[in-house]
Amino acid sequence: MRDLAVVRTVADLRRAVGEFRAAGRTIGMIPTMGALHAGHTSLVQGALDHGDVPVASIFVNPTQFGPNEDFAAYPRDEAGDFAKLEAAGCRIAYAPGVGEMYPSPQLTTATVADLTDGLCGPFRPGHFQGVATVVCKLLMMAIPDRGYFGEKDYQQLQVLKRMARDFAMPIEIVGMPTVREPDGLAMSSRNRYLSPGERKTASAMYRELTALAANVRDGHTPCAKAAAESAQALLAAGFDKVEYLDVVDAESLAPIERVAGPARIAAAARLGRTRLIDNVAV
Ligand SMILES: Nc1ncnc2c1ncn2[C@@H]1O[C@H](COP(=O)(O)OP(=O)(O)OP(=O)(O)O)[C@@H](O)[C@H]1O
Ligand SMILES: CC(C)(CO)[C@@H](O)C(=O)[O-]
Ligand code: BAL
Repeated sequence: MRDLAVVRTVADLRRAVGEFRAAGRTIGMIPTMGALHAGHTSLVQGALDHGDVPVASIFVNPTQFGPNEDFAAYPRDEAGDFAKLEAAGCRIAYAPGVGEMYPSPQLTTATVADLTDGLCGPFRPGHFQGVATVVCKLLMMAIPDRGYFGEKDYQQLQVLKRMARDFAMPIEIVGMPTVREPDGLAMSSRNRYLSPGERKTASAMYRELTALAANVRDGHTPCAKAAAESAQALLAAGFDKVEYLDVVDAESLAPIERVAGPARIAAAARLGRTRLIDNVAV
């Protein structure tokens, strides 16, 4: 095992990053909320493959949770996370407390327009502003060469790419493929909320999304009607509620009626108390 330095303050993070920079190394940051799984460690591997020193952050960011969401219940396992990061080859774990991230009321926020109008946006008011603001802060704290994010949170990835571009950040936002369970379910910290029965049902999400992608790929099939049928199929499989299931342009995230270029199919659905999201390329 290699050495993992655990730091909890901005000053210690900058010192640790500075030592690698002084040795001529580039830095790859992996922001997370902890409860790590193979999806997260694939981002560490992505940084290693780029030749970057992986720096992961673990911070359950209160400002991206709505009042009725699972902030308090969100899984936390710091010791387990450090062991997984070290085994994956991560060199710095930044695990600040809320007081270090928000030492004074946050009067300045990052808001990304348009890209947050659809998909998860209307169902999680304020969520993407919380995400963009905390990621902006994390990136400014470490100033990495690259930030690594999963395609599992596809809308978040597009929002962060746009934020980095609009703010002329000297940081590349790198999207990494979704890591899945053998039955196709996207790995997620929230999967542990699922009962054994719900866990079986959950695999229908990826199955329906990939079937819909195959269906609309020809460019002739009307997307909205086909997507509505897929949403019905999710309910028939046992999902309790489909918040959205949309075919969108892969970059602007605007809904499309016929596939004519790079597109994405994204969905959020509830299964018991768990909200699952997933997406696939068309
Ligand atoms: N299955 C996955 N494959 C690839 N990347 C992933 C996967 N799951 C999460 N990530 C990425 O890891 C980073 C941290 O995500 P986060 O800590 O929220 O994990 P999560 O498992 O998505 O949790 P949640 O249940 O909150 O959605 C994000 O960039 C996210 O897109
Ligand atoms: C990017 C992130 C770590 C910001 O809190 C979070 O939204 C997540 O885990 O995807
Ligand atoms: N994975 C995105 C973080 C969240 O759901 O709040």
